Amino acid sequence: MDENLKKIIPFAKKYKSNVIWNVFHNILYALFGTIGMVMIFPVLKVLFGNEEKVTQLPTYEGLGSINHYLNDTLFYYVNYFSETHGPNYALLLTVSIVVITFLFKNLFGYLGLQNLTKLKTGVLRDLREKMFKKIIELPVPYYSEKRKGDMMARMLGDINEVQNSFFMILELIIKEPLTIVFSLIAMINISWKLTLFVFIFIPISGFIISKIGKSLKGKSKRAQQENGQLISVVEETLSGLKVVKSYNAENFFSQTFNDSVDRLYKLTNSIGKKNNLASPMSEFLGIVVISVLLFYGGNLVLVDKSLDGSLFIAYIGLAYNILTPAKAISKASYQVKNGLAAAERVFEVLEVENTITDKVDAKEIEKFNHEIQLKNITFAYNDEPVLKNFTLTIPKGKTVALVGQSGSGKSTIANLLTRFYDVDNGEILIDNHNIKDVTMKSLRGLTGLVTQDSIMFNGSIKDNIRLGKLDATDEEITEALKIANAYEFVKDLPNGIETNIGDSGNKLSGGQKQRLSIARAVLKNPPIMILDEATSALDTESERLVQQALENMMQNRTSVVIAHRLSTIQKADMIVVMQKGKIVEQGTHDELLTQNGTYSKLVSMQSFE
Ligand SMILES: Nc1ncnc2c1ncn2[C@@H]1O[C@H](COP(=O)(O)OP(=O)(O)OP(=O)(O)O)[C@@H](O)[C@H]1O
Repeated sequence: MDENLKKIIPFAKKYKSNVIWNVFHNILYALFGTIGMVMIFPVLKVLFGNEEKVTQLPTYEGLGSINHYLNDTLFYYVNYFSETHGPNYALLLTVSIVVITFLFKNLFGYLGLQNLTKLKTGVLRDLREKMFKKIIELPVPYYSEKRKGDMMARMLGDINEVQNSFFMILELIIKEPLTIVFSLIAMINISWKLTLFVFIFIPISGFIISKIGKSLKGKSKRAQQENGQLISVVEETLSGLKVVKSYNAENFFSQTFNDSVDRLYKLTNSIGKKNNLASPMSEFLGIVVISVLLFYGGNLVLVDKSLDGSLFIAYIGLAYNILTPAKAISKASYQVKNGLAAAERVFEVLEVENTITDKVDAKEIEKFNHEIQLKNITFAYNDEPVLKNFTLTIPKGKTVALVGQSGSGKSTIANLLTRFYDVDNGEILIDNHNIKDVTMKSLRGLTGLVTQDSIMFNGSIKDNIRLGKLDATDEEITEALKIANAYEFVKDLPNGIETNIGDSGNKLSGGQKQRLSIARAVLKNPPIMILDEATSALDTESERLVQQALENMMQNRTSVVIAHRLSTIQKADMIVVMQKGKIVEQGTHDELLTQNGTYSKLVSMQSFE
């Protein structure tokens, strides 16, 4: 069995009852479909006036002769109605039986589909939930390599593909094959000689159809990858729209997009070519068989006279009954191939091993009492170490400013303290607990993060602020906004804290966003604050407001600040000057100035970025 097929089974298990009902209804669907076709035979008999004259109600003599029993019972009533009410009543009886059987066939078909839909949508929902959970659980490093658009394509497109085409498999293994089997049984009953032709034909056509579908899965996979590429281009273009426009780069992005669309066009055409071939091919093959049957069977009727004419027409009806499911099977088998390719991409993500996880016996730490220690840390994103034997102690209640040239490893420290990445060597201890031994939830509960680019979500100010404390009251939110110096602009907004701030908060100014992200951290009220000070210059007034907000926030807290502003640095209890992943100087502003080393050079150049 295909690997991906095996993996999807556990997802369907939850909907076992739907699967069972689907199978049950499909069995009845196939059965009534076949009976319906057989029931045409008495209609024809009555129509041609050569119905069997059964004058006595037969007695049931066991399953072995059930065929005769049912046949004789039917013709007994046909006779009875014909004689008592006239032949049109006999016709009405037989036609009614056909209608009723087809009614049942379709009723069961409908019920089967209902259960299939519940199964499909249920698995779709579960897969989406599981995938989203995985996406947010996966550690930050995973996304340095991956494109967001590709992830979105897997999350939305591929999962859809799985639901749309993959569950065809149920039809493929139950509904249609059963229709074929029941029809074949009825056909063998009518004439085994004729049915022999059909048996020869099935493997031949199966072979032809599978030959065509062979390369389909590979192509489908390539098309889905290309789809990911396409969504990535749209996503990147939209999020960088200002740059795209101001650099007149519309053509460049359009070209990248068009190239991708073009590749997708070629791939889907080539997939379509094969998919489109499925139905006509099987229909033609089917008609060839029916023609052979017509010719050979016609001979049996006309020349040989060994086959009843009406029975032969019913037989051809049954043969046609095989054709539709055969067509459906060949089409579904192609779609299942697309579904398998999509499932592979979905499971690729679901099966990624999370490299940063809680240990089984990880402890909860609820309080921060003494100090954070970074002991002899070495860390590399790839091969080149970014931090080398880095050692630093941050006592409780102090503000430590990290300064140094761009690329010296300041943000990396923040990444390691929050366990977005794990250290390669050495250890980070909070009150002597290695952060690898505590739960990530409790570690992150102790820390607040204010990033350089204030990350906002589309929603109200309230929604954005209360991320760190979902049950916060409006009063608490207002209080946090006040501490963050943000209330003065929020209160003037038309809907106050309920005002929508647009995509990524783009209805607000840079300084306003910064103050909101400070308010978010203030509301969470963690004992340790990790702050990546924004480098983007604000006007003096805005700068003053943000600065004051930061100072308010850092009061009575332990803070690690990746500092870019001299005013922040001057007020820090300790300044750590970094160069190429190492500490070159350490001390207060005044101490470092008197040393006249790297720090004093940075101060004189005013360059902390
Ligand atoms: N996700 C990443 N994958 C690979 N290398 C990275 C990654 N993030 C940062 N680096 C590299 O690590 C080094 C240190 O980066 P870091 O962001 O810590 O510097 P920084 O001192 O904070 O710089 P800046 O002040 O410009 O933000 C840089 O050389 C950078 O190229």
